[in-house]
Amino acid sequence: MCPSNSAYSVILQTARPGQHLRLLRWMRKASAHAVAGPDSPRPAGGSRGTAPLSRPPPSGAGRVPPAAAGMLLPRAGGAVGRGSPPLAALSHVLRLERSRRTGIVFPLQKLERYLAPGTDTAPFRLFQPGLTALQRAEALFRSDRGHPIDYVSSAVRMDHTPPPALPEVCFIGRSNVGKSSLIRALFSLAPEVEVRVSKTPGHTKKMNFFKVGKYFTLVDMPGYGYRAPQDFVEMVEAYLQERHNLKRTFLLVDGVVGLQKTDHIAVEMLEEFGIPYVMVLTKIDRASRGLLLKNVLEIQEFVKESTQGCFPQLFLVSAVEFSGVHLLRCFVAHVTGNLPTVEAS
Ligand SMILES: Nc1nc2c(ncn2[C@@H]2O[C@H](COP(=O)(O)OP(=O)(O)OP(=O)(O)O)[C@@H](O)[C@H]2O)c(=O)[nH]1
Ligand SMILES: [Mg+2]
Repeated sequence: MCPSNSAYSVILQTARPGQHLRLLRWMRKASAHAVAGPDSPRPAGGSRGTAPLSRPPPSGAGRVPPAAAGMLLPRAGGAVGRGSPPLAALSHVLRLERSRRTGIVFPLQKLERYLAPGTDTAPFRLFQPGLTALQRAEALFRSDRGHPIDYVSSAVRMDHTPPPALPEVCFIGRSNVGKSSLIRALFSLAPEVEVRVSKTPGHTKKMNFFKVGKYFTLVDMPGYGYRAPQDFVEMVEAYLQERHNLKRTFLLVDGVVGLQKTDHIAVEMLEEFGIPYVMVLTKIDRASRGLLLKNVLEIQEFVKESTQGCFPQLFLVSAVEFSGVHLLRCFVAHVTGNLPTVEAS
């Protein structure tokens, strides 16, 4: 990537302090010309690290022991919490037949068989936890009296954010891409936690902080692009630059429309700030297999060729079908330092 050629950088370079609102206006304009608007009809069916800009190595600290999907044998127990959708809990997923199980737990791997021979699938398996790690992560996301999962507060300014006491992850992306829905799916084993979602883009206006016991915090961000809040740029830029307990940023991209101009601006911002981030493809239940493959391969290629701070493995999720949600819980637990066996591997 050559930031100096980007509209974002041109704006930033020419901007005096306080002029970043220009970027916001630009972003809105870009979203108006996007291939599909945030809520336009879509085809149916179908630690802040020590070296944040360095790409995680294909093996070593970021890698977990491979676990064939076939290891995921049905087990009894692990009842779904009251009010939780069935596939929210691993125990229920494990009862499914193997192919469907793989599709829910490792959606990216499920796509592999449709790729042309010779396609580099190594990035598909960089984070491939075993059953024990998946279960341990799930336990973190299951609330009980000794382990409350709570909404903490909302903020539009840094001096209103909760103290940066715990490791933190945040979710950013275009308005309507499915940030709040994904967080709701992650917290589906703590149904008392209310995460508001809406089909109207621009619903989330503040940074919403949630606390997972004494282990980590998770932040639902307002969306960029169409109907972004007025103070989006100041709020989010300040957060990303100043939040020293931020361990990883999840950049959500719509699985149906793929990377948009505004997503490229977000990537350039993260690269420029040296923020380690991960791309997550959302709403995969709405994309046909062909479209999903096209978007996955395009993004993998873009990440490989044009980014430095992005984890090379793309995460695929559906907040409706719970695909990829268990794996993402495990990755969040991992990057916040809550999976000791994974860290040691
Ligand atoms: N089919 C499907 N719809 C989804 C999925 N995730 C979110 N949606 C829908 O997409 C719309 C937007 O979801 P939100 O989670 O509110 O999106 P957001 O990114 O938080 O949006 P803002 O707060 O406006 O930035 C809602 O109508 C959701 O039901 C998914 O995985 N599959
Ligand atoms: Mg939202």
